[in-house]
Amino acid sequence: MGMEEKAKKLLILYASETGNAIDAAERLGRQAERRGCPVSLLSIDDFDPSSLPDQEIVIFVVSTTGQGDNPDSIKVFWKFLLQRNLTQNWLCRVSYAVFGLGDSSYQKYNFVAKKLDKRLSDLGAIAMVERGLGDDQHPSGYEGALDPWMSTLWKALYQKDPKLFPKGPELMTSNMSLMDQPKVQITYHDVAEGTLNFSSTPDVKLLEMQIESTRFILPGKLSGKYSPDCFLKMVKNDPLSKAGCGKDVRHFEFEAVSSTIEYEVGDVVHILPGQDAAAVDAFIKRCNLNPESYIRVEPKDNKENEQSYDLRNTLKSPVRLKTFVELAMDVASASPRRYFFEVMSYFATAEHEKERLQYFASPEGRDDLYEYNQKERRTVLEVMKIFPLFVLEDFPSVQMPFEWLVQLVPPLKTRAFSISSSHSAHPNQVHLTVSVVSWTTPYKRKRTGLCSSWLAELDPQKRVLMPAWFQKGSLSAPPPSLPLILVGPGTGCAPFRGFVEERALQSQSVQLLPSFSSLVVEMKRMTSYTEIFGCFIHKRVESFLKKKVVAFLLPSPETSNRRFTCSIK
Ligand SMILES: Cc1cc2nc3c(=O)[nH]c(=O)nc-3n(C[C@H](O)[C@H](O)[C@H](O)COP(=O)(O)O)c2cc1C
Repeated sequence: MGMEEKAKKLLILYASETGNAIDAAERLGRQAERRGCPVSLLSIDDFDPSSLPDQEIVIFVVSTTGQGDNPDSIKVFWKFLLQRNLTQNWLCRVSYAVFGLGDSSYQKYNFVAKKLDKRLSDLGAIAMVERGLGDDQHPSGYEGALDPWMSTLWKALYQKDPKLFPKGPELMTSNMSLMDQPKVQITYHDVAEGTLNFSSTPDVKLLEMQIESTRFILPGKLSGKYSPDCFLKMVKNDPLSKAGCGKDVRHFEFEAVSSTIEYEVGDVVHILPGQDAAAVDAFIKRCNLNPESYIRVEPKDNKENEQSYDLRNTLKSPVRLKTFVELAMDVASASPRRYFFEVMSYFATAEHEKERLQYFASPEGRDDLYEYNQKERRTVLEVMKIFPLFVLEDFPSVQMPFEWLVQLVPPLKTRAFSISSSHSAHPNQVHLTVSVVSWTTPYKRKRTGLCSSWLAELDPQKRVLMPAWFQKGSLSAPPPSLPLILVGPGTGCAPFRGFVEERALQSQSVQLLPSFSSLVVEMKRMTSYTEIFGCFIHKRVESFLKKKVVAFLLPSPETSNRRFTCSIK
């Protein structure tokens, strides 16, 4: 070891609900590293908020979810920051920058970034640059704001401490030998060795182990536990909407397998969707891999996360390659990120291919890439067809190692649904009211939502096990003493079905009105309808009323009211 001073690390903390803020934070981290500045990149829940005053510089990348809500991972940090005993100069030695990810079509646009910025400043921290606000509505998504914000940030950081960027804030290495390295390493095992561990394990337990191992290794950190709370099996799949009405709304019933479930009305269940088997096979074939081989995926640098090292050791059992792709890599629904194209460009050995891919990855090509890729919701498989990685057509020189694909193919994410049943009314069951998502892209390609269309096609007779995680919902059950008026648009009213079921169980009379229009006419004339009716009106309902969007216990206008409510007597 030399005697040089250990290089200072730039601390980047992110809070993400669905992964975009992780991508943005990773992009920031890579850009800093390419300028010679080492980085410490952490999910904000892995950072001890009491040590914030000891940090010289912190970069925050945070998204907004719900209706102006915090992502789960920032909740503890935010609660700590709100403590009254923190003084106005608690953070006086800290310089910071905030980049937010949001969508300006929401009323509380980038609310989390804005309130974090204000609170940090109120506690004495110094903003190095004005906060950046990424907007889904921008022609190139949040990246439209991120690129210029980063340029300003590098200059500000250099001004604050030139040692951070030894060769200046503009320097970018073009030396191929200094290219980023994949963050994971893969060891291949032969089939006999892989199956040895599992041969006597029951199927549910085996699936649980596989899910835990595969999801643990996913790049970045999404909110949620690795191991599912339970496995669900579908027992009913009934259409609620009339055939040919242009909408497909379903009533699903599931039963818990092998363990009991617990939830309250208004809670949310997250489901890991299955992927199309043909798509998974096509992907593996294109990668020239053996689907039956067993792989062990490990992070390259264990030192960064010493606290989870033990756990990681216990999760090192090999997983069948096909199972890994099925459970962890979204090959047929999510669009690859910009970095995917950048890395592809490194693996193109033919100059014209490299140029085209580099253009897509550059600030000049950003809008074209967004048009082609994200807006069209191209999938990894489609991109690979157009930019074949292994087939000798347009880009015969590109060959992407599986390590890179594991890191860069978007992770398969769980999908959240409001529960539409009462656990007391249906012990060990959970019901969902789901609208099957479909839309047409700007180039008139038909797209469907991965999870809702997968659920709609499931046959209750077949024993398909789906991993599920339960989460407290933002709608709490209304107090039993108050009358209940429920108003909600579309399937947004799904949890109301659970509320009504619960009321019916408490032997209270439940009157289902066929129409709500007379009440609405009244309400439009009132300023404070809560008082006048003296009844419980949920906050969410209130905001719907303000927008004058009303429906009464109807998933959609085409849905039969009778069918939707028939289980409630
Ligand atoms: C369910 C949902 C709720 C959202 N609510 C808001 C919101 O209230 N305000 C806002 O500015 N953006 C909102 N957004 C947009 C997200 O902040 C934006 O898509 C962001 O890129 C997500 O980043 P993440 O993947 O890191 O969570 C919402 C997005 C979703 C899917």
